[in-house]
Amino acid sequence: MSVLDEIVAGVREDLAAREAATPLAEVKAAARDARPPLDALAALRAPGVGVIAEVKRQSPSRGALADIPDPAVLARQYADGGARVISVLTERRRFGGGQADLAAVRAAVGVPVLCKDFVVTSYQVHEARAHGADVVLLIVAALEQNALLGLLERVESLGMTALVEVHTEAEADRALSAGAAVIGVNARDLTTLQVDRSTFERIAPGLPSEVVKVAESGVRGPHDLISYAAAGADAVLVGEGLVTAGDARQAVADLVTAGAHPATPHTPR
Ligand SMILES: O=C(O)c1ccccc1NCC(=O)[C@H](O)[C@H](O)COP(=O)(O)O
Repeated sequence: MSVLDEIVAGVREDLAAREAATPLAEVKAAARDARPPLDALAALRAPGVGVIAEVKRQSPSRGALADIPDPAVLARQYADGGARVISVLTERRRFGGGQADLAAVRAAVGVPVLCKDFVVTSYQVHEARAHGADVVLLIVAALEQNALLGLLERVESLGMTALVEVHTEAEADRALSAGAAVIGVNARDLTTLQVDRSTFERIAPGLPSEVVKVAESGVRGPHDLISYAAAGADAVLVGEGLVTAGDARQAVADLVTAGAHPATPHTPR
């Protein structure tokens, strides 16, 4: 069983328990009552290379990364540093997150918030909205095409933005044919968990200019953002490099500064 399959199996088990405790109708009602979503697409389309800063406690590849007793505190530091979007890893078993983290971050900051999870059912989309998400991650490798289409439509019907994650050219084609407006190329191979930043350089040039391109994983400092910018990134998604920084606000601010004037400007394709 691949790491992704293992994670998704755990997510489905956890989901069954949550669905038993809180029926879909209740979650839908909470989603309807939640504060309207913020326009993440506009935030990501602003000039310069945006920073999506991630609340990440642990991961399958690295184990424990950071003790984050209050994700709201960290999220405020990210927002103060100039993050355009805050990503919250809500998967419980392998990443140590939860929907409560999402709600805490949503209440603490005024920038869009991304629910970063392994979303396989529309229940999770409503749940993310109910907890204040403005953006929802959809991982192409975890979804059949019909499921991807259905979930993308559901995310957009609730006024949110989908960040559609790909690892290969074939997955990028599937994301485009589903109508994704924001595509994340994740440099972390889901089989080996190795990070290869050249994955973005390989896939991004094949994406249309109007698609927002997010480079995910492997940013350890401004130099990595600058390389991704040169390869056409509109935004970078950064977890480990920020949660392990001594000063999270400053670490984000350094990336934001690099993203405002990347040394090698990227030309639209
Ligand atoms: O981080 C992992 O080990 C991981 C393993 C399996 C699936 C997903 C995984 N990470 C999720 C992410 O996409 C990253 O948290 C995100 O891109 C930030 O990456 P990084 O800056 O390298 O922490």
